[in-house]
Amino acid sequence: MSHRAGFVSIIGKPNAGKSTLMNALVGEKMSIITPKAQTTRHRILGIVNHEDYQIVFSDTPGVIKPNYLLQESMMHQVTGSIVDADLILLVTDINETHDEGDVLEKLQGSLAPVVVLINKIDKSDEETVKQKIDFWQQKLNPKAIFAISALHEHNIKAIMDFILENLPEHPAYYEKDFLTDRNDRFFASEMIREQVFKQYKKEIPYSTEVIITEFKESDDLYRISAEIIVERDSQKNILIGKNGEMLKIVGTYARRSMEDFFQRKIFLQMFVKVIGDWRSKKNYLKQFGYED
Ligand SMILES: Nc1nc2c(ncn2[C@@H]2O[C@H](COP(=O)(O)OP(=O)(O)OP(=O)(O)O)[C@@H](O)[C@H]2O)c(=O)[nH]1
Repeated sequence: MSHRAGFVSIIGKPNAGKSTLMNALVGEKMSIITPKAQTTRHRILGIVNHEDYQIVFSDTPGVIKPNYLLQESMMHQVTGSIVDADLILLVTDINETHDEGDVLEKLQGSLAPVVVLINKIDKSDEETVKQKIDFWQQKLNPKAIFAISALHEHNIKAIMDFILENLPEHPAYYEKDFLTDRNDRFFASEMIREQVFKQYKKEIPYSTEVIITEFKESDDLYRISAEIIVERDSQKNILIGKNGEMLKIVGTYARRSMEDFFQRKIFLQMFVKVIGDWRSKKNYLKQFGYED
């Protein structure tokens, strides 16, 4: 049989369940998942390799109207992943009440077939599922529609089968042992960011960036140092908490995630630093790995 390979982009509104889906499809924790919107800031590749095929999934930031430079960069990454796609998975929360016009607008530039995935059906009922299927059929006339639960891995196999049937004949794009375009430092920083998103309210998660300043590997231990960047002194105080208690919680959970992910003992050190308005400053965004 000939070899198949292609790019499959996962797009949708914030919080629709894109990262949960990507992890379910890839079978590894590639993308961090939190209950808050706009958790994912970068396009992240997750690659499924097989002797006969290679599927290159892209998890992308949720589509929003950008308010500051960081969000603009996030939206450029969505656009880039749509342009590259052989197939687009449009993830929509079954209980989404907001207009998804901005997502559909983004799709207009693409020739790739679109599959609509109505997610979180575990939080809905049969009648609503039927209505939503009709709605998306009318609205988009997509190549296919699946009602799924990414969280409970319901219908994930059906999506995989569909993707395989529709993957172009093509040689592999990446080496077959390549699982992602991101390195260990990236995953380490994401695991800290995941805890910041989980442990703090309001604007703290959105004002935070995590930079890995040291990543030393030895056989039985990874020594990791990180800077947590916030925009104001008041945020720094909240982040650290009374007697450093909050930061300790972040460190404990992040370290556990890292030990799970890297299968190593982790020694983690974190420092909090203030950089005023970094989210709106081109030089910092560039330095932190956000493309224009
Ligand atoms: N009940 C239920 N919850 C889900 C399902 N899929 C995802 N979630 C939850 O929805 C929330 C958001 O999930 P993510 O996967 O981070 O969503 P996302 O679309 O990547 O979000 P952004 O990074 O903001 O774009 C998390 O709390 C998930 O656990 C599902 O099938 N059922």
